Amino acid sequence: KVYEDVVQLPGLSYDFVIVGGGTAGNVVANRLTENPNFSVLVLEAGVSNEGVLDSIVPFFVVNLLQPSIYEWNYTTVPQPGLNGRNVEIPRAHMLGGCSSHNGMIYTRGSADDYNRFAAITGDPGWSWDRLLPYFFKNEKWTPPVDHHDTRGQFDPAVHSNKGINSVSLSAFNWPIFANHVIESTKELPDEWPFNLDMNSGKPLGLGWLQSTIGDGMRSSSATSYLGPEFIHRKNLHVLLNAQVSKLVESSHVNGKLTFGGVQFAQGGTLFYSNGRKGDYSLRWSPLAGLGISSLLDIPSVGRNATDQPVFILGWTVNSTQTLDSLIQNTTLFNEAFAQWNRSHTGPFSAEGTTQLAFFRLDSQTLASNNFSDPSAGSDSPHIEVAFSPSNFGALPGSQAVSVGIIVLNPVSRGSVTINSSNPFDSPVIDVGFLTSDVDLFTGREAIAKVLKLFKAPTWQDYIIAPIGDLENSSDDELDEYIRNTTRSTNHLVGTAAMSAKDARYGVVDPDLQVKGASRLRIIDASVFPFIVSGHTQAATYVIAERGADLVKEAWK
Ligand SMILES: Cc1cc2nc3c(=O)[nH]c(=O)nc-3n(C[C@H](O)[C@H](O)[C@H](O)COP(=O)(O)OP(=O)(O)OC[C@H]3O[C@@H](n4cnc5c(N)ncnc54)[C@H](O)[C@@H]3O)c2cc1C
Repeated sequence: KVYEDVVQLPGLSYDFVIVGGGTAGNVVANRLTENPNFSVLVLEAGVSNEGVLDSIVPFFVVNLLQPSIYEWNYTTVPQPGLNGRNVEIPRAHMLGGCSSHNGMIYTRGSADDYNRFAAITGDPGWSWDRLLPYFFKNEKWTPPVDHHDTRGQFDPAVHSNKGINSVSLSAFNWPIFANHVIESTKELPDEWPFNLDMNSGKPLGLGWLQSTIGDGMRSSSATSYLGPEFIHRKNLHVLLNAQVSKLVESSHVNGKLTFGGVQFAQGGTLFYSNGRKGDYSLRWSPLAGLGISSLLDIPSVGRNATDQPVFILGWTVNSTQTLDSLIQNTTLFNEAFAQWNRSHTGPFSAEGTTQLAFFRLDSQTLASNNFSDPSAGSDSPHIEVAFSPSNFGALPGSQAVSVGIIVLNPVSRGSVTINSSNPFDSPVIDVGFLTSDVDLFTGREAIAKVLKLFKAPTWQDYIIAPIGDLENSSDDELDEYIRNTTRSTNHLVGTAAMSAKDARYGVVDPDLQVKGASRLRIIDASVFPFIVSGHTQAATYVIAERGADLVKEAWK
């Protein structure tokens, strides 16, 4: 059951306390409570996702990224690599965490990414082959709500319809634009090959978008893992508006630091949860300094912060079938909303991206520029291109299309630290964007490649003009464009990275236990040792699915 007020909770003694009812937290809560002998309390700082229209209607996602009660409202410190700009780091402050307000794009990354996880942690359990069953436990492949013929748009062999979280092809594809994109793969098959399914472990190529959408509505960890068939379990309690501020009752058991519960705040009052036995998941770890005494010496906490820079290229086009016409025309907008209300179909049933492409930089070009390959392996992309029939109102009144260019394996690293002893103050977030030359180089190479794509004959009568003259720009001018327009893909990971059991760096062991502690695990996106070469929610779900199994195994 979900509770809003601590006084409604039946008790404050649980076997497991999960800090944060986010993407990963709700997976762990669901899987642990499959065992009726385990009692679980999820403490979520944010508010309910119930009835929040902007979280339900896929097209409305952008509305959620404004400052509001649904947001932690974080920004980075000034970024030297972005000419001193700060960038926004949205994080959801609601049940479901970022799965309740993310872009819903479903990409697993490459098999190489997970094989690198396995190699670096020394645990083959993190390899692609061993994780595939967990992808299948998570994914409930769902036909798109318009029931269009999906043959040739995905490979059923790499999907599962037995999981919990809905994944589907878009039900609305902006056909004029999307057809030009697909036509380009036929006209430029060597440089831009078609990939039937980017979630097969081999993402290279261009293919149709898959999203965490079911029946024309967002599927989040709150709507799926805490869905009606699970939330009434007697052993599963979720408390909203409860921000955890401290781990308490520390003691040493068998030489390892153990905690007896957590302290959390609701409505200005502090409460304590005391487990009889169990694990506790922790998010922001307090660092030494600022008068806070450190119980565990783990210098890697908050380091290795990794996020993927993204910037946009746009073109004005000779077509009114674009998102801009929909956003700027009240009649069309109202019609689309009425259609969604009637049948959950139409443009509002999708989030506006039509296809994605993944490609590698040429190894010789990398080597001749003295860069080593930052990717996880030869089937792993360096760059993602996201296609959208919109320039998101950047040129009001014009019809435009755009691509988002994402540097998938940034070498730049940042940190997440604190500068206050008040646990309710915001952390200091530095994503370190474009502080490594190879990241900027990757961006430049991607621009050149994308400009060639839009030269394919199919675009000739469709494109009017590029927005900005990047084609005739020098490398220095391209660098300035990238530095001045880059923002976050919102894929911040890695600040509590897993490493091998005997490694002298890292925060958690391969079984996700905090190093030097017992009964304390971190199960969320912060444990990625490297970012995967795609969007991060599928990897987070899979880490949580396996993490839950590791906990169950330890307590059976
Ligand atoms: C705007 C945006 C768009 C994105 N788009 C995509 C996309 O299209 N595709 C994709 O694959 N990935 C996307 N991502 C990334 C992806 O959603 C995240 O990587 C993933 O959801 C992270 O999951 P998590 O469980 O680690 O954290 P979260 O889902 O953020 O969960 C953390 C939860 O913990 C709560 N919490 C934090 N501190 C405390 C505390 N002290 N006490 C109690 N509760 C606390 C938070 O309120 C939150 O609910 C996007 C992210 C954002 C923000």
